[in-house]
Amino acid sequence: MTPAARLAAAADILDILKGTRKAAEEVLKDWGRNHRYAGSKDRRAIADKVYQCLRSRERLSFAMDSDSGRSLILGALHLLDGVSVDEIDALYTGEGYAPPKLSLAERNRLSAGEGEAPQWLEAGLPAFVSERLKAVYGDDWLKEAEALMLPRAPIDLRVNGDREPIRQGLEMLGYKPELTPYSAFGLRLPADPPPNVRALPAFRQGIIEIQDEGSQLAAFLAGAKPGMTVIDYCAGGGGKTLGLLQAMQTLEGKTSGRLIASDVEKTRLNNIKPRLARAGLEAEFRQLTTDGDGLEDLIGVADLVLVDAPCSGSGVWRRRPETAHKLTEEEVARLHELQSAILHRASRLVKPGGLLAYATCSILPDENDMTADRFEADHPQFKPRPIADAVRVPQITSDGADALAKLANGSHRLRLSPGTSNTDGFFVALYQRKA
Ligand SMILES: C[S@@+](CC[C@H](N)C(=O)[O-])C[C@H]1O[C@@H](n2cnc3c(N)ncnc32)[C@H](O)[C@@H]1O
Repeated sequence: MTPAARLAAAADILDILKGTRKAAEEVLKDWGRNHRYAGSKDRRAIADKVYQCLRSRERLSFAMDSDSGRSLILGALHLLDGVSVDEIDALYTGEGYAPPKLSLAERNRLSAGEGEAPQWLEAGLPAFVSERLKAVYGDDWLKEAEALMLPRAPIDLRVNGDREPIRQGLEMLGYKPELTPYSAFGLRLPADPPPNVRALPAFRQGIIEIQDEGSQLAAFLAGAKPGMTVIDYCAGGGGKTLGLLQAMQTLEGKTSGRLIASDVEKTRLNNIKPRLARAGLEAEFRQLTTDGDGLEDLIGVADLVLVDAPCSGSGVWRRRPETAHKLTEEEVARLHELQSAILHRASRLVKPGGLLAYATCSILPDENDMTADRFEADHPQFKPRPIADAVRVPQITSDGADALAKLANGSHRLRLSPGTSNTDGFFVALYQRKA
């Protein structure tokens, strides 16, 4: 494909993305399957352009006064890549598979430059999100916003066992794995070139799983130990389930205790089964009604309940930038209500003296501190459990434990983010039910 044809394809894909809830990764795969003439270099260049536009979508659509795929691409070429209008003219010839020539309006837009763009646009985020980030991070908000949206995220792995031999094995295969600083079971692969982890024998054998270090930490901080009865209340997908089971292993590597994975979505619960099977692990499964029915026999019984609540997913926007501009304030308010209801229902399962952990992969205070505040006000029988008391576990490195305790600053709440911990954005709040 010519460079111009690649740009035309990227614009088409951006238009498709506007009208679908599918992930960008999936839409790009579909496009590749339907356009067999595109080679791997073409697909790569097209994907790079699509993601570049998605990461700066708000800024580009503001500058171009349009959010069509074509406008976003033109804006990216000129504003982000520094391609001049004359050079764009040479690409946009309308001949063969090249995009149609520039219109007068487009030429004027490009020549006008960006003008007085509001600062929040630089981060590519919706305005209300930037306001929230300012409230949480103060002067550092723009740094946080850029880290959240602009760089491609590395691929983190969680190793079911000793990570050093796996690191060496990956190195022998030509990868450049690093040890994650906080999780003692984590390895980090650079985003570029994208590693095909699912094709690795270690993945097929369940020795490695793809899981961001922040997500690993959320499971490890919850406080699971061998012998416990643990409920992974919003388990769908199973990332935390595996981390919890890892923490429930004895020194001999045997899981001890009982883990119940529950969720309202049967298909999501079913997705956990092959992951557990690959890793040779077991759990019980319960499908819940939306009112939380389905665990009545476990009220007041659990040593630990983890609530990895449904959320905006704003903490993972560096991986899924296409979802950022679709989030609305109304949706965030709905999520806050849902999280509060779920946390209340799940808390009934904790036995006196037992533990409760609340987690989201969101960076928005509405879903994090505000949900935690509300829970604490309504549930005085739960006392805060400081993060510093939860970090000294075998799954967290000792330097990592120090750093996380420092980050939590005496609190029972921890905020992880691409800007502060080089992880996805995660929030964890820990509680213990009074005896
Ligand atoms: C953030 S995801 C869980 C991710 C999972 N823990 C992991 O680590 O892979 C939130 C889950 O909550 C589930 N959920 C939504 N509403 C729920 C409810 N009312 N009660 C329990 N789970 C619910 C969703 O189906 C979804 O699987």
